[in-house]
Amino acid sequence: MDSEALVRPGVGRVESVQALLDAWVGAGWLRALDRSLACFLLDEVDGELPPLTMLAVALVSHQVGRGHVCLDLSGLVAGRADDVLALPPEAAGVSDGVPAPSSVLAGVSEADWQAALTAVPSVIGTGEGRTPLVLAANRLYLRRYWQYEQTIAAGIRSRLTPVEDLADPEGAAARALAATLGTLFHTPTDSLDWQRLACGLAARTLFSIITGGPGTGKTTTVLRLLAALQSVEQATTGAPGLRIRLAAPTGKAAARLGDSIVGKRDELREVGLPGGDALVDSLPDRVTTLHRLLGSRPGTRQFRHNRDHPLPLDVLVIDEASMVDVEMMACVFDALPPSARIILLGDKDQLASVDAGAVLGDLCRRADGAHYRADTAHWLAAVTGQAPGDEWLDQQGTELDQAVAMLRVSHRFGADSGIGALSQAVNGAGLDRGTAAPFRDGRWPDIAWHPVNASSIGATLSRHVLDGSPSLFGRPDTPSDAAGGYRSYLMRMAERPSAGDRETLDAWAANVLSDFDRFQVLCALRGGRFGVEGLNETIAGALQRAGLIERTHGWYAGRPVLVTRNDYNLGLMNGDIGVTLPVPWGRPDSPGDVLRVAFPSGDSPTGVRWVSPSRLQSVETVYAMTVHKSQGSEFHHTCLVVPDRRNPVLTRELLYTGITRASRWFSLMVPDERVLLEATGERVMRTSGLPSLVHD
Ligand SMILES: Nc1ncnc2c1ncn2[C@@H]1O[C@H](COP(=O)(O)OP(=O)(O)OP(=O)(O)O)[C@@H](O)[C@H]1O
Repeated sequence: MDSEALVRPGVGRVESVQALLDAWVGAGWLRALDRSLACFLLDEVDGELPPLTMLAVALVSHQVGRGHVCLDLSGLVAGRADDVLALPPEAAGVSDGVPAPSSVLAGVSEADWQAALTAVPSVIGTGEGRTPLVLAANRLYLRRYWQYEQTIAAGIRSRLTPVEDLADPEGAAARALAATLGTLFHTPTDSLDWQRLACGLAARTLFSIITGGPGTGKTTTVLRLLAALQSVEQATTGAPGLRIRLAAPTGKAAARLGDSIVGKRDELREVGLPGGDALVDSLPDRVTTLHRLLGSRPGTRQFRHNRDHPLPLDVLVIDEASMVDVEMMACVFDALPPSARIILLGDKDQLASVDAGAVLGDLCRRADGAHYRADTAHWLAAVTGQAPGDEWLDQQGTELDQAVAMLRVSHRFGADSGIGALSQAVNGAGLDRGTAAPFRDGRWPDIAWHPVNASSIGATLSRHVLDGSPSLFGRPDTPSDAAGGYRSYLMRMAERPSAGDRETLDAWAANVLSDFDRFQVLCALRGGRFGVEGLNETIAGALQRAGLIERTHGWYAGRPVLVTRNDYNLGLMNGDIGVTLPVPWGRPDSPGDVLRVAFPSGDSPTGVRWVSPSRLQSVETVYAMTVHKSQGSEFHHTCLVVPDRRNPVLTRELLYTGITRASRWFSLMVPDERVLLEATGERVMRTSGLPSLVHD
């Protein structure tokens, strides 16, 4: 089929599109779902759909399946269609006789698209209404996704006007804010403290974002911000009575924030805040998942909390916001009371959410340059004592720019940190052979670079996963087993205490879980030798040969598992990790050990909960996990296995996210250095209308 058949009237045109979609689905280029949607809409209008419109329906569905929120029509002209649609997909490759989109669409102009997409107003509308699709400028949406963006944009825009009580720097509320920030921060007047500035910015409007790389102090800052907000509340109402909730997209991320918050709350007690212990006590010490916060209802996309039944809170903080997809973010805004404040925390440079959208990235596109206006800068100087320099000022700055703070100093990775240097290099200009050399040649004490090939990866990884190859790291001050590996949690498992009471076993399991958390192999892909499946097999084999586990398949003592789907009955969330352990809880008729999976649990006083393997429906072995799944987690030692050939998922964001999961040691298995270097130049671009909706 050619473009003539798409845009010129003629017999059999729609049938040609159907044949084309059949061919694309048959070749594995599109999902059957994409074709079905187009055919369904064709039936709905009794076949009266222009062929180009029918094709567009299948393509927008395809794009949503790839994480885009909409189809950008301007990308389909000028021969760019193959790149924009990623067709043929690298995994499927070119198929004989299956035409590429660029050849099919060669003669189709933007005007042709516009004409076709406005021809059937019952199918494609331009805004509110009931049409299944929406055309906004040159973006085509499935209505659901258009609505998500509208809900988010409206929720943000309605919260960007500075809070009235704080507008006058001399007012009681602003003075209380200034006094608390003065107690919390002791910044020398000649240096700019981005954390202090972030507290001021985020207090000023009901919507704000605090973004920054690993260890830049996002959690530290938000806790201080919450203390400052409570002190303002106290100054205006007489009590620190704000109802504050902390949430994160996964159980793992929620648990991590929870651990961090508890220590930081105690630090605040030492500071001598104006409101004393009562003010610290008013800050939350528990973190929930977004699903639990909103009240998920099994079997439906709807939550218990929505605009008709809003969340009972005044302030909501969402950590790891880069993982939140456009649908979940829309549900959050839908359930937020109009007067409630929302603060997003996250690293804008990390991988976007698994499902469609890149909400945090979209909202932070201008964060590097700050773009604060003079009125913002004056207010900040008066209330926080921090005046952003001229390089951060821009009179054209948008309302949203005034609500975004970026923390720019890492307190975790100092100048001597290879992990910090590597993540910055990958995230900045990318790597070439020259700039990669210091990391490859062992000049950084916390980085080990293993050149491997298809035949040596098995042996190298098998050695590495036992103890983490401490001799390859050049840190003089670390004990020899510090780099860690999977041996340590399995040895701990083998040392089960003889006392069989529940408390002792829980404490033992908690130690096994925390040892398991120290080391993690990450990879980019699922299938193949360099993907989760192949690596899990290699690693399990190595552990079995070392006598650390008895079997490599089925359920066995020591098997670590990752939950891959939320299970509300069991209270387990996608991303939760447990370890299978032998416990002496056999029934009277068959005494002895049975296997139970121990999961970390914030709800249990011992921090552990046990689940029978037979109840776990959606789990997989997790010696290796994808970088996507590792978001929101952090490990002492992370080992990233790079695939041996290029793949669209291998991007700068993926590498950056993988590297920054490591807090002390990072090792890299590199089968082909060119693949790694090229990946640092590949960016994830997700099409969405959110930036223009919130910045205009
Ligand atoms: N201004 C500061 N001065 C010194 N140390 C700091 C400062 N801010 C934060 N830290 C320390 O840096 C470490 C990281 O801080 P924090 O956990 O707040 O960062 P984060 O950005 O939330 O980290 P993550 O990447 O884990 O999300 C902590 O040990 C914290 O105590």
